[in-house]
Amino acid sequence: MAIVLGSNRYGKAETRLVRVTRAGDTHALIDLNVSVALSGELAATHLTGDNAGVLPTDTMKNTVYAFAREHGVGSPEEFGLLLARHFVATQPQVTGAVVGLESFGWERLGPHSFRRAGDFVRTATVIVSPAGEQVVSGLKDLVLLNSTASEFHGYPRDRYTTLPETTERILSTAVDARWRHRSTAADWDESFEGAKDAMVNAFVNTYSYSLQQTLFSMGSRVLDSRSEIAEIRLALPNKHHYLVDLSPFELENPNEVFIAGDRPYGLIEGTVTRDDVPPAAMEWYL
Ligand SMILES: O=c1[nH]c(=O)c2[nH]c(=O)[nH]c2[nH]1
Repeated sequence: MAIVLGSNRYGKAETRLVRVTRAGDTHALIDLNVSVALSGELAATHLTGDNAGVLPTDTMKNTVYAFAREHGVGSPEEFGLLLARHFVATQPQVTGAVVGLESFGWERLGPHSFRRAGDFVRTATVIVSPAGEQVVSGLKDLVLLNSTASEFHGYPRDRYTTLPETTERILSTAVDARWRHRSTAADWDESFEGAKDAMVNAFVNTYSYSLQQTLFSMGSRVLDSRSEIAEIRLALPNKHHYLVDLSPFELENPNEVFIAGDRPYGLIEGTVTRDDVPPAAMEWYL
């Protein structure tokens, strides 16, 4: 029996970068959380402490800030590609780079004033590896709610089942979605807005018999309307809303007063894909 080093990577996680672009009196703001993970011929440092191939994570952080100044930032996908390609191109022992980005939105209040837009976080993951390059866009924490047009019934019952069947309930979720692009060139901002709008429209317009059905509807609407997207993965927590029993107070509750549940929550996860795209060349659900 031998003990061997398995897969490994390392990098600087969560470098927070704010970039102000000053075009005269009108400023623009980009606010990112950037994580870099490099892999390659990095066994020596683990086995003997030989750091000859270990570009310091401190350097990765510095590169993020220096690139923001030298190249500007643009979309998260573009900035991620720039960084990932740089590390693989300039460090011979590095064969793979994953750059994960979270982009926080700011709404304009004036030429140089902004208000943090708190409703969702845009994400991007760029992977450069021996198998090729992959761009994954996404969003998380987009909270949606339909106050009707949702039913849940027809499920199996066993001795532990207490859930009443319903033809009228609240359906709410916090969308966590990631989608794989066919290519590494796209109008990333336009593509993101289109994918987000498609998901939201599908949520609004689907009469739902299960959150699973809504998930497939959201995913297929994205693929229907965005030819540049190959595949989408969704994780949808079911943010349960429980009807409050007001009968002790001799009050009816015709679906008006709810407890917003916190945990536990149902978690519905699924991939919606096309039957004519090649499978991803590398794992991207990182
Ligand atoms: O849309 C739903 N899907 C489920 O799988 C499920 N399970 C559950 O208890 N409530 C719900 N709702």
